Amino acid sequence: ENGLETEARVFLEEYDRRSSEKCFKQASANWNYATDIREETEKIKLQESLEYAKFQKEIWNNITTQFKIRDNFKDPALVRTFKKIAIIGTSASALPEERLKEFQQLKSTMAKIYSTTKTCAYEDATKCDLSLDPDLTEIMKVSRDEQQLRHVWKEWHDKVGGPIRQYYKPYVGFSNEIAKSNNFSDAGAFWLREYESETIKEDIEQLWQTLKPFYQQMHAYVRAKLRDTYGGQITEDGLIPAHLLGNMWAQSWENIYSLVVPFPEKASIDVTDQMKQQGYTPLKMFQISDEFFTSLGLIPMPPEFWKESLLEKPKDREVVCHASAWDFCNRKDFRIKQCTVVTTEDLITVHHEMGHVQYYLQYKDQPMIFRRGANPGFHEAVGDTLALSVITPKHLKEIGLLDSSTPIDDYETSINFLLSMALEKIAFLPFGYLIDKYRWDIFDGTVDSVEPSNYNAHWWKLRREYQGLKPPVERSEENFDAGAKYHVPADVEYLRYFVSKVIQFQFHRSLCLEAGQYDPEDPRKPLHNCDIYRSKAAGSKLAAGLAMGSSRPWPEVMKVMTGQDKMDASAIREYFKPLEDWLILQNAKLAQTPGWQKSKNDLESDA
Ligand SMILES: CC(=O)N[C@@H](CC(=O)O)C(=O)NC[C@H](CC1(C(=O)N[C@@H](Cc2ccc(O)cc2)C(=O)O)CCCC1)C(=O)O
Ligand SMILES: [Zn+2]
Repeated sequence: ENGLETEARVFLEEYDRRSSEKCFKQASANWNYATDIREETEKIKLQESLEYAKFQKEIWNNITTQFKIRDNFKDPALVRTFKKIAIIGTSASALPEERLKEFQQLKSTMAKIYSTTKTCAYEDATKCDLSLDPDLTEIMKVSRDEQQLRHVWKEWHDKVGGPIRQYYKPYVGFSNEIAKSNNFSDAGAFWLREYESETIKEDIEQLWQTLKPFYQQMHAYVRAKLRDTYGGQITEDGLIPAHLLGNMWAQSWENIYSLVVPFPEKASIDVTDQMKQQGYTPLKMFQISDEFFTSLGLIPMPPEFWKESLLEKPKDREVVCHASAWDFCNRKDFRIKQCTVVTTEDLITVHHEMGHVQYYLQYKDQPMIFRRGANPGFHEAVGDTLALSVITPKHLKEIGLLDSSTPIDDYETSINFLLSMALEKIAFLPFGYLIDKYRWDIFDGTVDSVEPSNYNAHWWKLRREYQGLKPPVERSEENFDAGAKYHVPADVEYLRYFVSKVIQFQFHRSLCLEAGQYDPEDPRKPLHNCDIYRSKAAGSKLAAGLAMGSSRPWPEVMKVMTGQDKMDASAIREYFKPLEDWLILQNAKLAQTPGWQKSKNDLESDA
C-alpha cells in the first residue's frame, strides 16, 4: 500500500465523520420541516441544505486537487469510494451560491404548493378544506359517482399542477446545469448514473416489451368491466378515462377490485373491515410489520424509532403527509413519517416504509458513502418483497385477518387473489416507466424544451401510449398534469419503482426457494402462495445482500440474494401466469380486443 493510499484512508476517516454530522443536521432540519410546515422551519431547512452543499463543494475541491490519481489505487473499494464522492451529489453543490439558493427556494415552493393545497367539495362548493391525504385519496378509492370523481380529479390537477407549471422550466434548467457540471449530458443521465449500467434504458425498455402484452390483457378486461359500471364513459377509442381507476393518478388499480372481481362469491384479500373490527391502530400495524421482519431473524426497530416516528396525521399542524422513511446517518436514529389510516393498502405501505428502515439498519456499519441501496430499485423492493408474503390469504389467516374457515386453495380464489395483486403491481408498470420517460424527454430536449409549449400534450401522449388512459376533462397548456404527482415537484427519480416491481419478484422467488415454501416442480407450492414468515434461512439470505449497501455493483448484490446478476421478468411472469392465461381466455370470451387507438397525431407521426 503506497503512501498516497494511506493518506487517502486518513482523508476518508475525516470525510466519513464530517459527512455523517452534516447529514444528521440536514436530516433533522428536513424532518422538522416535514413534520411542521412553517416559515421558521422552512428557513432552517434551506439554511442547512446550503451548509451541506458548501461542505460537499469543499470536499470536491480537495479531492480534485489532492487525489487526482485516485484511479490507480490498488484497493477497489478505495477507487469506488473516490469515484462516488467525486460526483458532487444532488445537493446541487455544483452551482454558484446564488443560483443554488434560487434552486432550493424554487423546489421548496413547488413542494409547499403540493403539500398544502386544499380543494373544494363536489357536493358543496363552499367547503374548500379538502386535502389530498386523506380526503381526496379516500374519495378516489371509494366513490363510484363518475361526476364526483371527475370533479375531484379536476380540482386536484387544476389547483396543484397549474400553479407548479411556471416553476418547471427553471427547474429543468437548474437540473441540467448541475448534471453538466458533473460531466453528464443532462439531468436524466445524471439520475441514471445510480444504476451503473451503459444499457439501463435498453434493459428497461426490454422488460416493458416483455410485460406489455400482459398489461394490455388486464387493461382490456378492466375496461370491459368498467363499462358495466360507467357505461358510455368507456368509448370506442379503447382508452379508459383516468378518474375511474380508484387512484388519483391511475398508477395502481387495487381500489376498483370490487368492480372487476372475477368470482364475487369467493374470498377477497381486502381485510380493511376486519382490521377495523379488530381495533387495529396505526401503531399496531407497525408492530405487526416489525414482528414479521424479526421472525426472519432481521433487525428489530430500535427504541428511537418508536419514540421519534410520526405514524399518524397530527391535528394541530401542517405536515408533509406523503409517507417516508428517514436515516439520520448517526447509526442510531431511524424514523418513519406516515399519515397512516387503517386499511389493507396502508398495511402494505407500512411494510414498504419498514423495508427502507431495515435496509438502513442492515448497512449502517458501512462507510457513509456506501450507505445506500445497491441501486435505487433495491431500496424500493425490500418492503414490497416481504409484503408479497404478508398479503397472501394463507398469511392473512395466520395473523387472524382472514377467517380460518375461508377456503383459499381453490382455483377461483387464486384468480381473485392474483387479479387484486395485478391491479397493484402490473397496472403500475407503464406508470412507473412513463414518469421518468416524460422527464428524460424534457431534460434531453426531445420535448420542445425551449418553450414548455407542449409539456402537457407530451404528458397525455405518453399516458395514452403506455397506460391506455385519457383525461376525464378537456386539458390545455394552462395545465401541468405531471405536476400533480408528488415526485415531479419533489424532484424525486421514479424509475426505481419500475425496477422494484420487477426485482421484488426475483427476490421473492429466491427467498421462497430458500424457505422451502415454493417448488417450481410442485403445483401445490405455486410462487403466489409462498409466505416466508419465520424462515431464518430466507432472512439471512436477504440480510447478506442488504448489508452490502452500495459497496459493490448491484449485479454482485443481486447474485448474493438470488443467484442471478440481471433484472429478469421471468419471476413476475411466473407469479402471475395462471391469471395471464385466465385473462386471455376471458377477453376472447368477452370479445375484448386488447390495446387502443393511437391518437391522431401518433398516427401522423407514424405516417
Ligand atoms: C427521506 C426519504 O425520502 N426517504 C425515501 C426512502 C429512501 O430513499 O431511503 C422515502 O421514504 N420516500 C418516500 C416514498 C413514499 C411512497 C411513494 O412515493 N411510493 C410511490 C410508488 C409506489 C407506490 C405503491 C407502492 O406500494 C410502492 C411504491 C408513489 O406513491 O407513487 C408512498 C407510499 C409508498 C412509498 C417511498 O417510500 O418510496
Ligand atoms: Zn420507498
